[in-house]
Amino acid sequence: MRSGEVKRRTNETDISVKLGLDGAGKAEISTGIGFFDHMLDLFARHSLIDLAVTVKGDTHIDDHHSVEDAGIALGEAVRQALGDKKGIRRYADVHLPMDETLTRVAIDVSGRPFLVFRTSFKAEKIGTFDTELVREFFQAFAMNAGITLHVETLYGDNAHHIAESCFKGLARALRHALEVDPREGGRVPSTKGAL
Ligand SMILES: O=P(O)(O)OC[C@@H](O)[C@@H](O)c1cnc[nH]1
Repeated sequence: MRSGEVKRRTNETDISVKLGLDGAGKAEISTGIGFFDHMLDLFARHSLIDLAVTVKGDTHIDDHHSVEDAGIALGEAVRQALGDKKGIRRYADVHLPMDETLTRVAIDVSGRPFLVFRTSFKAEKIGTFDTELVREFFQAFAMNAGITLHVETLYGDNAHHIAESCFKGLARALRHALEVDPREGGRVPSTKGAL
């Protein structure tokens, strides 16, 4: 099992992430933020990554540090679990429908972190969750996982559906991009021989 474990402690957050890339999507999530727990739960389920995440953060201020730092730690754990990336599929893309919403997610496990995020929300909050934190999570995750990540919501209205389509789309694209492809024969999927 390709696994990763990251512990991140600052003056703002205390985070533990443990994951297995070749799992069944088992999730043990506790961030202190209800909607974010829901997003990480479905991220695990749809990526088939076994995921345990605990976040203790300074939510008396707001949820920003908790969500961003969770993205940093999760990205770091994925990069750790990937190791030399030998045999992986590398590229994947998905159109993820959720009711009236359609979001496209495309991934390149490139080692060159980059985020294109073309999703906007009419609502500022989903429950108590600030919708602007979806982008913060994706930015932190992409930068620390070392992936090129493109997210665009082609159309949608409901903020819950839009956010959920982004997290599910990331999960489904990762599931495919990180899978070991037997046709790669254990090689690094790059003509330069390294990623
Ligand atoms: O995996 P499903 O799409 O069947 O469940 C959606 C689920 O996340 C539920 O919380 C939801 C339904 N509409 C918005 N959210």
